Amino acid sequence: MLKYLMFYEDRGLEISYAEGQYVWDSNGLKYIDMHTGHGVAFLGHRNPHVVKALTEQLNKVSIASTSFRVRVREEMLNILSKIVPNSFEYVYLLNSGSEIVDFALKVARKATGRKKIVYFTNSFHGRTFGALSVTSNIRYRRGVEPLLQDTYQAKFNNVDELDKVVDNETAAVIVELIQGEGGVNVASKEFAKAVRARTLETGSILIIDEIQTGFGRTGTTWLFEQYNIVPDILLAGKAIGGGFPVSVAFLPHEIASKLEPGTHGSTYGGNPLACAAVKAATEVLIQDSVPLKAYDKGRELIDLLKKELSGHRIVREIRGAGLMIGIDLRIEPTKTIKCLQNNGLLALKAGVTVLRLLPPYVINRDDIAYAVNVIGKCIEESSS
Ligand SMILES: Cc1ncc(COP(=O)(O)O)c(C=O)c1O
Repeated sequence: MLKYLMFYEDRGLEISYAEGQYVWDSNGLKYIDMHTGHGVAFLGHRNPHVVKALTEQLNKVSIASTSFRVRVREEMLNILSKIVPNSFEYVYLLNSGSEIVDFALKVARKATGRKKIVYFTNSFHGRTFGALSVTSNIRYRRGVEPLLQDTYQAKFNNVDELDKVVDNETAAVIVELIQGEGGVNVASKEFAKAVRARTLETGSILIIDEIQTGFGRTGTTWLFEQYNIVPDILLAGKAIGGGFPVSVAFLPHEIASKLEPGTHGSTYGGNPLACAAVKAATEVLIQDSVPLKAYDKGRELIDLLKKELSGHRIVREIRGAGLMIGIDLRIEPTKTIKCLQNNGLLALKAGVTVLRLLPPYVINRDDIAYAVNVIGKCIEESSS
């Protein structure tokens, strides 16, 4: 019997059914899902509109290289153009977040003719060689180096350092405006503005990785909107496929025009199923005012959490935006996460001490009240 190679800890749970904001285990026990497969099921598990679109597409044409035109790709482009600024004229699809990060790094070097890439402390951009080269966590890098050359780590939220690190030889700066994996660390307005200003000054490409923050989760379609900046390359993943594995890069003409055939390619990238999923997910995003709902429900969740937990001896801070929330503890959160699971709530860890909540936008008032109650109880239990 083969064994699955495990890199994540086994949570001791077999999920046998999922719908909306809930999953059920093989014993029929129900859980509120704030793990959502690392944030993927933001539109709810098996979102009916996405499932319908995928089923219809499966029954029409499920695979065709991008050498061939398929109508669903055109339809996807049409609707995607409604959710990004006009400066983006091109879209490229791959299959995972790490792949689209690698692609963006390649594009930045190719388009600028420069080599240097700047990333930040506590960043997470994925685990392929390229993405790992701009991911700060030493634990993920150890034993597989050397990674990409000419990558430089700067301090997140440190404005003063930017002028020194980002220079006229910098091809790209890659940043998450809220660092997900790294601890739900929120970029300051000042820092984001300074990163944008310095990249413009030096002719470097600003890549904003919204694989976790984007597609409505943080209360606006894109988090960069809240900072009044626009990146040169925007990366999306996770939620944008409504559960289907797909990642998306948005690029302006100025960058796309510097790329030639053969610069990149992918067997699966941009396949009709992925296009159908992205199209349907975007329809849901627009028609159901997903960002607004994420904003309102996130406000309610964070307010109640603050009421329940503020001043608790092991709670350092509660932070985030919309439905991307981190509860920074004075302890490692594994025990708390286990307790939550035993009480019907799935959550995940971020950084070293942060309990991370990535609920779907379909979460309701009762779910929120239940979750806050259980979180309070489990934090109390973990602190004794
Ligand atoms: C901000 C960010 N970038 C990139 C990735 C990598 O995505 P994937 O796991 O789909 O390769 C992740 C995954 O957690 C992420 O949160």
